[in-house]
Amino acid sequence: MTELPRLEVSNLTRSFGGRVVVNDVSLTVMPGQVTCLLGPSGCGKSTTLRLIAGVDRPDAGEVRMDGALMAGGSTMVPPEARGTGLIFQDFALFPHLSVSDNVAFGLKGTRTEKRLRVHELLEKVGLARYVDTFPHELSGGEQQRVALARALAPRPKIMLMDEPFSGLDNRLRDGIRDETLAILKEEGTAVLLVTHEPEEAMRMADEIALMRGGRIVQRGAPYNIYNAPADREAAAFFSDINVIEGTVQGALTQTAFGQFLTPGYADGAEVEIVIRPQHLSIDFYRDGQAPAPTPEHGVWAPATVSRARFVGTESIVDFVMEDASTLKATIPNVFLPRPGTTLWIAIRRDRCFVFPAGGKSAQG
Ligand SMILES: Nc1ncnc2c1ncn2[C@@H]1O[C@H](COP(=O)(O)OP(=O)(O)OP(=O)(O)O)[C@@H](O)[C@H]1O
Repeated sequence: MTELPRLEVSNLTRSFGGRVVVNDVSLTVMPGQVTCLLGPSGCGKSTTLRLIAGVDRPDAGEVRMDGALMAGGSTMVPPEARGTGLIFQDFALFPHLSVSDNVAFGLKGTRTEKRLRVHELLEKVGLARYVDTFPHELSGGEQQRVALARALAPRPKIMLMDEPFSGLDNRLRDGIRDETLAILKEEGTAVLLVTHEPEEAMRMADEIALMRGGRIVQRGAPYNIYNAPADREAAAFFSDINVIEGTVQGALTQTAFGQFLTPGYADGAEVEIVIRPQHLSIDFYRDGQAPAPTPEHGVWAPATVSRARFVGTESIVDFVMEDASTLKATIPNVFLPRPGTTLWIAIRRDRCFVFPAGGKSAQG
């Protein structure tokens, strides 16, 4: 028997004042899975989350949890009856309640049952000694953990999280992110996490749903989204990119790095060959003799260094090509050639993405 998605969102749409903010959004989250809704500010992530939580009503589309309709048509199950936990950026703890009362807030059952569950959760988040403490006496990281304990206390089937870590400083964030993920996995909760940070999504997600302008433009495992982006913007969302422009002739595109196969494009079509800076290779310019072309790298092209910087674990080197176009390479460790130096560069053929000029995917 195939497992039902814990959360299934189909064709969700919501407009404000005639502007479509969430446009035909579909996604699923399986039990125990973390899906990240990733996209730039204003793309409609929070609105999508609010529609799923039930604090806002969709204009069209459906929200199902374990197959049961929560929103759609004339159905609108209220938020408290949906079995979802919510964690937002401002943890919104009740300031006048102690840590244990905050965690116990949404719990049903006898006093003893509640006390046991609160204790269990505070143990889990490492805050058992703070039962009688008030939120303002805790650090930001500790408050976030109380918020997590509170959201987990009623055993929600689905946890909806909106930028839950962005209020924390960098030092704290990685640790709390990993702890939170471990606890959610242990509880088997399905998680939908909203973030605008690709690194956070790559770190947390089993699946990423990449959102732009109210639409999901791509869904997949982090590795697949990174290595097979749907279009130029999707590629650029995860790292700097280089764009080499060309024109198709006879299903081939001529570049400084040799010919590229560009089947499926008509003669005269403008294409963009996109490559991430870490997939450029560099060789020294021994007497102007180019390294031999290889199937992996194609043809090497001469390039002049315009700038080189060391940024911690890698160096970023900017190049100007013979046709005055520019490229950027990242090299592990310290590599700081002087501006004006000529080097050979090549691009990893298997790491190039070809898109039609203008940013749309070949299929789209
Ligand atoms: N209740 C509302 N009334 C009118 N416009 C709204 C309402 N809620 C959201 N919007 C608009 O919808 C768009 C998407 O907002 P939303 O908060 O969903 O984006 P987001 O991707 O979560 O962005 P951010 O990461 O900045 O929170 C924004 O332009 C916002 O101004």
